[in-house]
Amino acid sequence: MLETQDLTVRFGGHVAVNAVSCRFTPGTLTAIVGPNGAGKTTYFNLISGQIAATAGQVRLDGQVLDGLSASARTRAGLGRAFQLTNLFPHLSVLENVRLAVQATREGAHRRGLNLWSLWSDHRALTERAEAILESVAMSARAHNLVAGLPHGDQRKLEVALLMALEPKVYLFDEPTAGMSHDEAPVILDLIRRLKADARHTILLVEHKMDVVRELADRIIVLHNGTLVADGEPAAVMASDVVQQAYLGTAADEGGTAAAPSGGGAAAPGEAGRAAA
Ligand SMILES: Nc1ncnc2c1ncn2[C@@H]1O[C@H](COP(=O)(O)OP(=O)(O)OP(=O)(O)O)[C@@H](O)[C@H]1O
Repeated sequence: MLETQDLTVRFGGHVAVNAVSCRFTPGTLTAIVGPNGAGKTTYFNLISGQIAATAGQVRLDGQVLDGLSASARTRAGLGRAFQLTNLFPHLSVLENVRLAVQATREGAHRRGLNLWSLWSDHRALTERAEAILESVAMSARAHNLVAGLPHGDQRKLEVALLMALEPKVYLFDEPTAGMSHDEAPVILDLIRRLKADARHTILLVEHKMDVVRELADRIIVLHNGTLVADGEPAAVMASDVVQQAYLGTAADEGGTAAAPSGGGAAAPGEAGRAAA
């Protein structure tokens, strides 16, 4: 289980994430919603170790992750979509995925110079990489250079690389942003399939409320860095605070909500403050 306890970060005088305590259980997809600047991405950055917390704790299956680098947290089981700038643009799609698969198979090359072992490792890695590419509908691009990929394929590759790491926790930050209507369903279908595996804990920052409605088992709402609501999607979406503060005004039913969010299924008092 992933837990944050009183997780807080201040930037100068601004508290971007304010004492957020939350538990995320395997087999659950939690959508994190809130207006622009609410602290959603910063909360992800704190969990994945991209930025250091001012206070509070992040734990995964009881292991305290504070003080660990982002890459150490990845090894501990936290999977955050790659930035393509960190990849090898002049290697093929397949080679990039194979390297990510290889990163999870530590020890494969520590058995000494055994040519049979090296060859069979290489073959197994390639087969695994090919299977991942097939599941993200990218087999046809396997031998293309990453540098020349269209945007939609770059986003799919991000998910492919994440899958290669076989994390316990998947952190998706607007996974379909910038994708066309044709491309987005592939990613959503992948997330749906990852969710079907009860070992996976999935956190999804998403502005598109139709996506949230369809995928989320639970919604938490951040507002000004504070957790203002946490609950079952229908209750959170129907709460007065969500209706008044966001959905009733700025949101576009079923489309992109400029300020999605919600309030108070589990914390109406807190949510009331958010609406004020
Ligand atoms: N490195 C930083 N230094 C200073 N302020 C920051 C930094 N990162 C984020 N902030 C501020 O923290 C607040 C939360 O930003 P964050 O990007 O987490 O919001 P968000 O909910 O993800 O918004 P959006 O939906 O627009 O992506 C904002 O006021 C932002 O300007």
